[in-house]
Amino acid sequence: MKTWVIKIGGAVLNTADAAKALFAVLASQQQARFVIVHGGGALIDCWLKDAGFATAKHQGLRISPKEQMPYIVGALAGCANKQLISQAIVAGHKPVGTSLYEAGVIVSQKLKALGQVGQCTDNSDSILPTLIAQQWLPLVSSIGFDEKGQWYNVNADEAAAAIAKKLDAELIFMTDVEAVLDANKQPLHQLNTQQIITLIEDGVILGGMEVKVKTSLLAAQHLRRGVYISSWQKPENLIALLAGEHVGTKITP
Ligand SMILES: Nc1ncnc2c1ncn2[C@@H]1O[C@H](COP(=O)(O)OP(=O)(O)O)[C@@H](O)[C@H]1O
Ligand SMILES: CC(=O)N[C@@H](CCC(=O)OP(=O)(O)O)C(=O)O
Repeated sequence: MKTWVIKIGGAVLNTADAAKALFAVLASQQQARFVIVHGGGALIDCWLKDAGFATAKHQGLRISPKEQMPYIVGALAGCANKQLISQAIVAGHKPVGTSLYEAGVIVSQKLKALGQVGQCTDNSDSILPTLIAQQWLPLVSSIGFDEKGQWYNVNADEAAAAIAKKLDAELIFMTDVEAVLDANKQPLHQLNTQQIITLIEDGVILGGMEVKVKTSLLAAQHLRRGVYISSWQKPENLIALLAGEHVGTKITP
């Protein structure tokens, strides 16, 4: 049975019932297993602002000082994760919330200057195969831990790619745009290494999309298959992707 890792951008939480509609699609698919990895960048922005913190990003990654981590963890592994659990229950699933640690991905510090930003490194034992075999729907937040138990904020796209590698699964990124767009805002149906380099150099792909595209490319190379970027705004896109149709942007190795 095929396993799919589906990453859902955190902006989904700002649209009522959008996640529920995606979960309903998954509930109708009996011949596949799913792991959801979710973001929550917009919610973290709100929580940090309410707590009086300034926040900044470096190449799409949030600089995460230690003193901000309780708010980041609370927003991502707490509030965002549990809001999605609610919507998954309503759609008929048996969801279970985890962090990267339980999913079997150990994290280390990416760069001192970024504080507690983590990168996915070693794999360890994962609870995911057991959970999906028992028809649980894992909802994984991108909070991770190292072997000393320190917590880290991992970009959710990188988290999803690490889990897809671990499970040798299909990988789909559901974001808030229908596809990667070219300089004229037209959807790009397929992207390879050279096109990606050029579009980033030209400033056409930037911010969160730069992280997503680079992460997709590394994942596609490792998995030796295409990785898709599509929109959570249209649940029918997910139905088509699961049926093997080409929707959004396909990143090829
Ligand atoms: N070339 C591009 N094509 C599409 N979106 C782009 C592009 N460059 C930058 N973006 C931005 O990237 C955003 C998606 O990345 P991000 O906000 O990190 O999504 P998510 O939260 O789903 O991971 C889009 O909403 C858009 O503002
Ligand atoms: C290190 C880093 O940047 N972490 C991200 C984690 C959340 C995320 O990736 O959320 P989206 O998928 O909604 O963008 C952040 O703090 O925003």
